[in-house]
Amino acid sequence: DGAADRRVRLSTLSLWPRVLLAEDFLTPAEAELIVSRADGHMHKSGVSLKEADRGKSSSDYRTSSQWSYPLWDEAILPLDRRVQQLTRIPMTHAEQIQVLRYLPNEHYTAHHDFFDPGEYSGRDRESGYASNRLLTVFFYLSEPEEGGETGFPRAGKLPQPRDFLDCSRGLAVKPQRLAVLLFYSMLPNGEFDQTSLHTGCDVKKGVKWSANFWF
Ligand SMILES: O=C(O)CCC(=O)C(=O)O
Ligand SMILES: [Fe+2]
Repeated sequence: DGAADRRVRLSTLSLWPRVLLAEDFLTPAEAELIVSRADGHMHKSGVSLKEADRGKSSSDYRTSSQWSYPLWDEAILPLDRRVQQLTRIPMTHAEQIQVLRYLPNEHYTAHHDFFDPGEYSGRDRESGYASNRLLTVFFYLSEPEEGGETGFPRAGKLPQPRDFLDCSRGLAVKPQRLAVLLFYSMLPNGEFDQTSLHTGCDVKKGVKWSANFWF
């Protein structure tokens, strides 16, 4: 389909945390396919609650909807292959593709994609020790008319924010249809990168379709 030998231009948006953008990485057909497969299956997102947040409702943090796209689906194998070439991480280290939809006023408050096992209990804690998230490859499948940026409030090593929905500080990446955002949650030495804190900023107008491809 011509996609296999596409050139990719990677722009570095931030070094702390490591954030890179590949414009036009997805083909229009791939973006349409992922959205159309997911549409109709979307259900409200949750989050794993930390021990300190026990009793709170996960829906306060994350108000979007989601659906898991089977990674080994025939139709997206060429895309899987290109993501593998781009990241140089074998596909066997990837999770299912998590498709997200944000309607107006929906968001995901600032969080890390890594799990610090010490902050969780039970099964979440065990899985955090068994494996963890190193890199997020984030697909922008649509462009909301307003809002919906991916915010990095600690970009450039800014201190921890007070307001976990404030997208006015640090770096805010505007969703660009077909672009792919890459950001690392761990440092090369395996330590967590605390500056990788990020936010799915409030969508103000339109719909934001996106997807997480986690390694
Ligand atoms: O919606 C975004 O821009 C970020 C979403 C996110 O961080 C996540 O789903 O873990
Ligand atoms: Fe995230």
